[in-house]
Amino acid sequence: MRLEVRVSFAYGEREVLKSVEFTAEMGELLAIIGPNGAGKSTLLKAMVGILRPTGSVRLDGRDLLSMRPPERARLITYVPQSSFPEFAFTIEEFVEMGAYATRGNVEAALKRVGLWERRKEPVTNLSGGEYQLALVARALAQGSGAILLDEPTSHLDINHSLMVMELLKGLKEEKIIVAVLHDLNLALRYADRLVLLKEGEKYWEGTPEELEPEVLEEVYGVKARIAEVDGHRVLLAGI
Ligand SMILES: Nc1ncnc2c1ncn2[C@@H]1O[C@H](COP(=O)(O)OP(=O)(O)OP(=O)(O)O)[C@@H](O)[C@H]1O
Repeated sequence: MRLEVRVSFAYGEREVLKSVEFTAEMGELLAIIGPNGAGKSTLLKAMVGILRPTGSVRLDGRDLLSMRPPERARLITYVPQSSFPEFAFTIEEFVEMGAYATRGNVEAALKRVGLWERRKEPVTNLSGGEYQLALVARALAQGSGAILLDEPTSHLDINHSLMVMELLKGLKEEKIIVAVLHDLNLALRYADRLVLLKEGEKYWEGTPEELEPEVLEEVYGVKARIAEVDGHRVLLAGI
């Protein structure tokens, strides 16, 4: 499976995405990175048709943007930045809430994220990290072939961040996974490919191994060094 993206978008007069073009394939985790305000969230919303960009988003050649929303929702799922639910659904009800969730999918999704045993508890019992896992389970229960996640590890401690990233790593063999990541070290460690946005444009694209500190300095405006620890590349910023 292959997702081909080429989109531009403006909020009124203000151009926020300028012909951003990239391809995401099944089997790889693609991370969208870039500074605050670069257009990362706008890009995900444009890709799922919450916003109406110009250009095209093709999943195996089919243009998602020209589909009616219900048809599109079967093919691609968006996980927004986490905000805690106000109502006390059970965890199971919460995961079932998506439009295309089936019983079997809900059970498989809850088991996948390790929340099956707790499914009868109110979702408000969950910690921030566990809630993020419930959000991923809800996306999985939709059964679509592509999942886009906006900062799935924001507000999570390092342990829960790793849990979420490991989960996404396990999913990439069966789905297209695109995640906006703020934590560049998580991106370096887990992403197979990085798309770096700056002021609404794709500034750089490549593998974590190809990323040079100079590129980060140009985009983020801080001194950056990349060290190697046990074969992993680690970013040190500001020193
Ligand atoms: N509803 C809106 N109306 C007008 N401008 C907006 C709107 N939403 C976002 N913007 C602007 O579009 C630009 C891109 O915002 P976006 O939220 O996509 O950036 P981001 O890269 O996700 O940032 P962050 O890392 O801070 O979440 C910003 O300059 C922002 O101010």
